[in-house]
Amino acid sequence: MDHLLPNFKEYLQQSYTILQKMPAKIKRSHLKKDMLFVEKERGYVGLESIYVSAFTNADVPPDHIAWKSTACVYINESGDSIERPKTYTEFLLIFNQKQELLGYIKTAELYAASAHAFDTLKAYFETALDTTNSSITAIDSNQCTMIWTSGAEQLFSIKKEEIMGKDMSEFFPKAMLLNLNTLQTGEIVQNKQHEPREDLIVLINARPVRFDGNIIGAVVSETDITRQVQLRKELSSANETIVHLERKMSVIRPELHPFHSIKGSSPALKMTLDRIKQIGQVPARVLLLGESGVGKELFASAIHQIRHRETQAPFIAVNCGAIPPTLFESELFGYEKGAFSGASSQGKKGKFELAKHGTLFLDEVGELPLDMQVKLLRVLQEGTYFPVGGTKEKKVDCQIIAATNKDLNELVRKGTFREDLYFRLHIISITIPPLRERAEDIVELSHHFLFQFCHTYNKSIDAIPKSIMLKLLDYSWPGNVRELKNTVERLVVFSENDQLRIEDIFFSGQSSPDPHHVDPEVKKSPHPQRTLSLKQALEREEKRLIEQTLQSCHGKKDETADLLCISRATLYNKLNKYGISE
Ligand SMILES: Nc1ncnc2c1ncn2[C@@H]1O[C@H](COP(=O)(O)OP(=O)(O)OP(=O)(O)O)[C@@H](O)[C@H]1O
Repeated sequence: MDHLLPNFKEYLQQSYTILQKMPAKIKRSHLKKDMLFVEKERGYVGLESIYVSAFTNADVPPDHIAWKSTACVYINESGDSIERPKTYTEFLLIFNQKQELLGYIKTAELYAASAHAFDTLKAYFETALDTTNSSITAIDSNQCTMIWTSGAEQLFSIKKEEIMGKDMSEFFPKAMLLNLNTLQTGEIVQNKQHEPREDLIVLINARPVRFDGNIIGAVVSETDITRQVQLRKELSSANETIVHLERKMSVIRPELHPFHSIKGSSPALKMTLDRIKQIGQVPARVLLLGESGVGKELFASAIHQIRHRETQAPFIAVNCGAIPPTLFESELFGYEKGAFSGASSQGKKGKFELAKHGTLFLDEVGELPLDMQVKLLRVLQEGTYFPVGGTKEKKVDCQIIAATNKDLNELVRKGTFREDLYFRLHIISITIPPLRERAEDIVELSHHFLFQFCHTYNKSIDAIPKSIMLKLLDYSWPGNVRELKNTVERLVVFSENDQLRIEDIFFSGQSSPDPHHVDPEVKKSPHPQRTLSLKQALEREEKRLIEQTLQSCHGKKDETADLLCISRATLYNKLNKYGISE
């Protein structure tokens, strides 16, 4: 404000010097508390102004004073209190916050100065509005247009002179007028993405104009971000190409990127990666230990990539806990044609065969039932096996990396894991540290997943708000990186207007903060994540919303599209897609 009113401020400052000429008695002694009229919040920063009428030979009638006083004191030139004289000049006295008199202003001069200050401010205000490319519009309490910038003229192709002073709802459907809603509800809108036309995407901010405790209008600014959205799409497709090329590259030259998918730079992770690099140099059998979700499969794949840098050798992962006992042998060793009823007539290669010249990754090895442990042990000892129904012995020609989140020592002690198999697998072991022991990685990992899921769900979220990041950093992550990944995915899916929302964070062991976010059918399922994908859940919600809105609009498509802030064409597409009858 100070900067916008340079002349007025200067004027006020000049007025202080006049103080010397004031009658001495006007200072403090005449200004009893009940006579003072303190004008606060008039915009004189740091000053309180006190009005008093003082006698001189003057010409300003009392009715025309700038600010009405509740009490006046009339004094003569000597500063003595007198009855109201016929003519007098009015002054506004200026005090600082310590109630020390600083100066005075003749109210007549103040008029001119205020008008000048107002014009100055108006000139700045109008220039500022015309300088921005955004559209800025405002309505008063009667919905009449008060502000319509050149940005608005361009965006909506309506000239200022056509719309100024007119009811804005004559020009736009009411449902599309965000300022009307803000005028009525006082709602503040921040960075909301909106698509008023098929070819136009804008970012909207809206605020009510408050004065004397009432809402007297609303201001809306709209920035055309169509180009940015287009660029983001182009960037996203460029990223896709990069990811694709990276993948190709890692096949052709795996040694260039063995760790590219392992994110994080904590000392604990670096130490683990250093050990992985060492192990990658030798073909020894490896046992990866660590809690569930720490990334054991990623590390196994990195070891494989280092070891097979020159070739495109296969990396075959087997989840030992998920193979039904009856299929264990046929899955691992394969079978010959006609080996058993129901078997493919062609026969089938087992995982050992598929991993030939590469790596067989035995995940969850601690879950293997004892009888299968015996079969696995025999293969590891002898280095050969027979496919089911086959008579020709096959040689194990792959490297083995096993992993478990169980304490194998403890299982051996309990007798549920064979000691001899344990020693066969446990040549070299590495323990991947849990995420809580490398909290430094949370920031990098969460941004990595944010980027990944924005790409998957076509969202444009640049950052994780500080409040959310603090929550992520504060949590102990029993489900490790997998849980963090799921948490970020959830935040991205339920983000609104490309903003992550703190209320969408919920950690394992907590129930969802908002029951609407979890589909009841998903809740019923013992494996919720497998029953309904997030995409399906979102589509279901979209369908429900369209049906509901259509019903409340008595089937009127125009109104429905307006209420949902989508075009009629988009609405028809969606009605078609979801088979909603019209
Ligand atoms: N450092 C990391 N950088 C990027 N992604 C990671 C990292 N660590 C783990 N992940 C991701 O977290 C998820 C879980 O990892 P992974 O399946 O390798 O864990 P795990 O230790 O094998 O778990 P389990 O013991 O339950 O099989 C995967 O989606 C993986 O890509």
